[in-house]
Amino acid sequence: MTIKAPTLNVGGLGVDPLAQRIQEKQKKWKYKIAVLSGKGGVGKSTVAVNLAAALAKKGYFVGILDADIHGPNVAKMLGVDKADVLAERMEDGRFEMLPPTADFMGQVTPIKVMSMGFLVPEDQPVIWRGALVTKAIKQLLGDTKWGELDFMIIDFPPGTGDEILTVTQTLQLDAAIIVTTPQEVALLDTGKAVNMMKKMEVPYIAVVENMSYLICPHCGNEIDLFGRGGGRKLAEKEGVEFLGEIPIDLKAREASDAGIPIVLYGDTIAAKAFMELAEKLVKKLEEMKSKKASEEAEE
Ligand SMILES: Nc1ncnc2c1ncn2[C@@H]1O[C@H](COP(=O)(O)OP(=O)(O)OP(=O)(O)O)[C@@H](O)[C@H]1O
Repeated sequence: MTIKAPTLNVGGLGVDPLAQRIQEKQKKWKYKIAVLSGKGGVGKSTVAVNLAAALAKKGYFVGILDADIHGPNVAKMLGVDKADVLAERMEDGRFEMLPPTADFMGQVTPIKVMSMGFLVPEDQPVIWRGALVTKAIKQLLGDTKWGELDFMIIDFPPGTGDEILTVTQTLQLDAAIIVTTPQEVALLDTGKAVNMMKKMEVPYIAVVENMSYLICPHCGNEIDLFGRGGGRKLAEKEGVEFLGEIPIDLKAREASDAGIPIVLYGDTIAAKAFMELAEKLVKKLEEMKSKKASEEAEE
């Protein structure tokens, strides 16, 4: 079954102003990228945050939405979890939230961050189900003053839940990055996430294998702690791209506690791997965009 993005009802009864605002806003975002995982704890948020930081380090304007409503930790990973969210009154009388920014003392172009974590106390769980979660994600997208962006990165909740389907139907995603670890259990669920994105007809689907290997701090040898290569094999089997391997970085916890992405924390192999990942992604998306433009020009 193929699920098509819904056509927007732009007039009369049944109009959804929030969906309409998202449609308007996303015209100003050059590339919309979802970061997903079949299973929790595989490093999805780590990949989303480091991708955002790597792109911003290259000078791109980046926004990141933490759509992981039940476990929002993007803001913490970017060191802006204590930031106040201000609001601005729009011409139509509505208020829009102004996303806090992270620029790491000018090392990167300011990354705009929006997360449920800003709106609920840190120690309070969000005990909502499907429809409410979907509404909250849509509001974070549609009621935030994002402005012009080169990349909008959305860190989705783990799994293949309804919320992801509904939000993906509202957004015309350019790419879906599916994060996995090399273990069999993770790979099984990763296959499901890949297939969900295929059904949503996302033009570019890629797998990233996180925690692929560990570099021994003593001898420098690579140790395949959880096995290695499963992500690449899965991507080949599903006919999607394999975007790269990220090693286990022993400085990751330190970096995370300091609220600094690995890619900006030090000159490690993982930092280099994240930079390469971002470069590969940009190249691929630019190629796809120019191919599409020349096809449209021929028609
Ligand atoms: N390459 C890595 N090297 C070392 N530690 C890592 C790496 N990737 C992620 N981690 C650590 O693993 C933990 C889980 O990562 P993260 O929160 O990004 O996973 P997640 O898939 O987003 O989890 P959730 O399902 O809870 O949203 C974090 O403590 C993070 O610092």
